[in-house]
Parts: sequence; structure tokens; C-alpha cells
Amino acid sequence: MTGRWDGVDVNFGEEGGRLTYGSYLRLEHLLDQQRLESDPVAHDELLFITIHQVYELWFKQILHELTASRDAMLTDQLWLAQHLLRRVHTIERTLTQQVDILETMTPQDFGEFRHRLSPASGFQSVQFREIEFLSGAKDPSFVKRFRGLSDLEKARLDQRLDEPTLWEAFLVVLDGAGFSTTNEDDLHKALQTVAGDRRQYAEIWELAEALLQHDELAASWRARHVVMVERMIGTKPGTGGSSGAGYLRSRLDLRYYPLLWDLRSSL
Ligand code: HEM
Ligand SMILES: N[C@@H](CC(=O)c1ccccc1NC=O)C(=O)O
Repeated sequence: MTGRWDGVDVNFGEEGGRLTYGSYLRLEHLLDQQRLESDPVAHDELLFITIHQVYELWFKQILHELTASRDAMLTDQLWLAQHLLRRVHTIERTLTQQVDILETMTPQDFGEFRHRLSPASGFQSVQFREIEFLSGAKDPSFVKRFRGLSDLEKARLDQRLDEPTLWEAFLVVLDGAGFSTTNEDDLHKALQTVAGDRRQYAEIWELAEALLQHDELAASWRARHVVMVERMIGTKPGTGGSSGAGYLRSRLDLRYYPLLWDLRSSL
């Protein structure tokens, strides 16, 4: 497009001339996807849906970045693997902070539509589980416990169970640097050597730190989520059929990279 804007000639190179902000971002579709279950309308349900949809969009982005980071490790591009993990960290911080927005909803206002949500629950978030699997916490029992999984969603989870995790890719990096990775003892020694000579192993050390950061931020989200749940529903069971906060508390000790945490005790 060529034209004048504030007296200046502009050429945006808009070949074909039909793309607009709204058509590029497919806003007609995006903004038509917030369908409330409550009747009469509960004012806060739009916020509830919006928050979850934003989470899922960021989950999609996180999976995009983690997959590329894993592949960068497998192809010896450690700087790229670390660069992408750093982006994931900033998204993860944003996801934890978003809980603040949802907490502007009171339990009474949530109660206006909560009963309509059952048996749906965040437990059924396929992308959330994909992130866990890809990060290193593969647990096939979750796939079995999923209710109402579409064929496509099942295939995506099976694929994540099959493909290498970030941790496995990191082991390939250690192997490539000449370390034995056959058992936990060897691995501990390798990590100790990397930590003890950061001049020689700068890239591997930074990568290990970036993985640990990802692990820590995931743990922060779990902790933030369970406290919000206690604030919203106390000790009530969850809509997904679990004990609620009790179940979520049992997930708080989950760590993707226990060996990176163990290492701390011997540094
Ligand atoms: C009012 C706000 C929320 C409440 C009361 C709540 C409550 C719960 C409860 C009780 C569970 C356990 C499963 C069940 O039986 O239902 C759960 C799981 C889960 N929720 Fe939420 N949740 C809230 C908001 C969110 C948000 C905004 C997300 C973001 C996507 C989310 C994601 C998840 C995930 C991923 C799980 C599964 C966790 C795991 O298995 O480790 N929740 N939630
Ligand atoms: N499990 C929540 C309801 C809930 O938060 C939820 C319901 C449907 C879809 C996503 C949800 N978010 C997280 O669990 C509850 O028991 O109140």
C-alpha cells in the first residue's frame, strides 16, 4: 500500500492489499470463542473463560519453544537452546502472575457458575500435560485417567510420551562433551565437574541453570495455583473428581530435574 500519513509518503508493501489487523489475527474467530455456560449470565464467567484461553495460548507458545529448545540441544546449538528457554521463563512468570487477575473473583461469584462446569477441570488440559511430558515428567497413567480425550489429543499425548524430553536432550549434550551418562552416579560426577569448571563448561552450566529455572517456575505455578484453589473452594472436592486442594498439594513436590536439585547439596 502506498499513501500519505501525516504528510509522509508510506509504503507498507502490503501485496494484494487485503490483509488487515483483524483478518491477520483472525479476530472474528478468536473473539467469538467465549461462550458462557451460565444462565442467567454470571458476570465473572467471561473472566474465567478468558483467563483459561489465554493460558492455553501461552501453553501453545511454550510447547513451540520447548520443542525447539530440545531440538537445539540434540543438534549441538546450546546457545539457541538456552535463548529459547529464557523466553519460556518470562512466559511462565507471566502465567503465575495471571493468577492475581483470577483472584479478583470472589468465591461467591465463582459459585454462581461453578456447578455448571462439572465434570470439566484443568486436569483435562492436554497442553499442560504435554509440557510436563516434554519437560521430563512422563507419566502414561495421566493419559489413561483423561476423560473425553479426542483422537487428536490422544495422539498428541502419545507422541510426547514417545519423543525425547528436555532432560534426555541434555544428557545427549553431556555425552557429546565426553561425559558418561549411563547411571546416576556418573551423571552426578558429570554435573559436579561442569559446576566446578564453569570456564571450560560455561555453555553446559548455563543450560543446566536454564533447565533448573524452568523447573522452579513450574513449581511456583503449582504452589500459586493450589493457594488460589484453597481461597476459592476451600476443602471442597474438585469438579474433575479429585479431592481438590489435597490432590494438588500432593503434586507440589514434583521436580523435572531431581539430579540438578541434588547437586545443590554438594556444591
Ligand atoms: C477458580 C480458579 C480455579 C480453581 C478453583 C481450580 C481448581 C482446581 C482443582 C480442584 C483441580 C484438581 C482437579 C479437579 O478435581 O478438578 C485443578 C487442577 C488443575 N487446574 Fe485448576 N483451578 C482454577 C484455575 C485454573 C487455571 C486458571 C488454570 C490454568 C490453565 C488451571 C489449571 C489446572 C491444571 C493444569 C490442573 C491439573 C493439575 C495437575 O494435575 O497437576 N486451573 N484445578
Ligand atoms: N476444578 C475447578 C473448576 C475449574 O477451575 C475449571 C473448570 C473447568 C475448566 C477449567 C478449570 N480450571 C482449573 O481447574 C473446581 O473444582 O472448582
